[in-house]
Amino acid sequence: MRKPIIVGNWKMNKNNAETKAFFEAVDAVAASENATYGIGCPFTDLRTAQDNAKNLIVAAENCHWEDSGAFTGEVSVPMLEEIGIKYCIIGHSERRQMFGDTDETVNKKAKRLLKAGITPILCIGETEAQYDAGETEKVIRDQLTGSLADLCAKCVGSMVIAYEPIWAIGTGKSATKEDAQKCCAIVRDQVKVMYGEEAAENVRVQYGGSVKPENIVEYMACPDIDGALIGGASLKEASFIDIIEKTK
Ligand SMILES: O=C[C@H](O)COP(=O)(O)O
Repeated sequence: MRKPIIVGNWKMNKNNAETKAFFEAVDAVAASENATYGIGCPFTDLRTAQDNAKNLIVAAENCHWEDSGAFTGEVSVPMLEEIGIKYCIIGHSERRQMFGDTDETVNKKAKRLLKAGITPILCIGETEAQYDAGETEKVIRDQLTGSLADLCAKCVGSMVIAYEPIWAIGTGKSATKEDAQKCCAIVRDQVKVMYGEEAAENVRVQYGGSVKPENIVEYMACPDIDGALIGGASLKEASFIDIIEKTK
């Protein structure tokens, strides 16, 4: 039985004072036996978030695969481990499109995180042009083939995979629940093809792209959607609380 997981992704938003205020307002509401709630935040906010989180899980938004060295501006997995981080978003489309992340580097990040016992939240999803060209399934399968290469089945079963169609991110143009379900089922099937039935049964698949209080319930009712990765609607305390209360 998969436990739902709903994670906010703040991207490059919020300072320390705002992080503290958010966690003070939201953390108690996030206490739940039935689902896991969390926030992905900028590196500079991670410690403040950890210090103010009893119920919310805290996720980094990226990491490097090497442990240390001449990688200006990067943060390693041992650095995240040291402050108790248990989840890390990797391969977000904004990183793939603007900062050169590829399936190959995302795969290296996944390997290093899993070695440290940190759960990767692996993001994949097609562009609008690929959607229009009917290439969505191929893109999903190809990205997973590269990003999940050479891992162990148990590791993959422990991961979270966020299917985020790029055309739905920050646009208000969310996927229909039928399309989101279909694509999350493809994600699960590709995990089955690569790592077998048990990994596919255990891996948690999120939908992301203009998720908000008004549509979260319909996504969560879909059999292959185990949660959501939420950008804009995770920035305001009231809307994230609303999402938690509708899914607890
Ligand atoms: O990681 C989150 C996604 O990029 C979705 O962002 P959004 O909810 O603002 O569309």
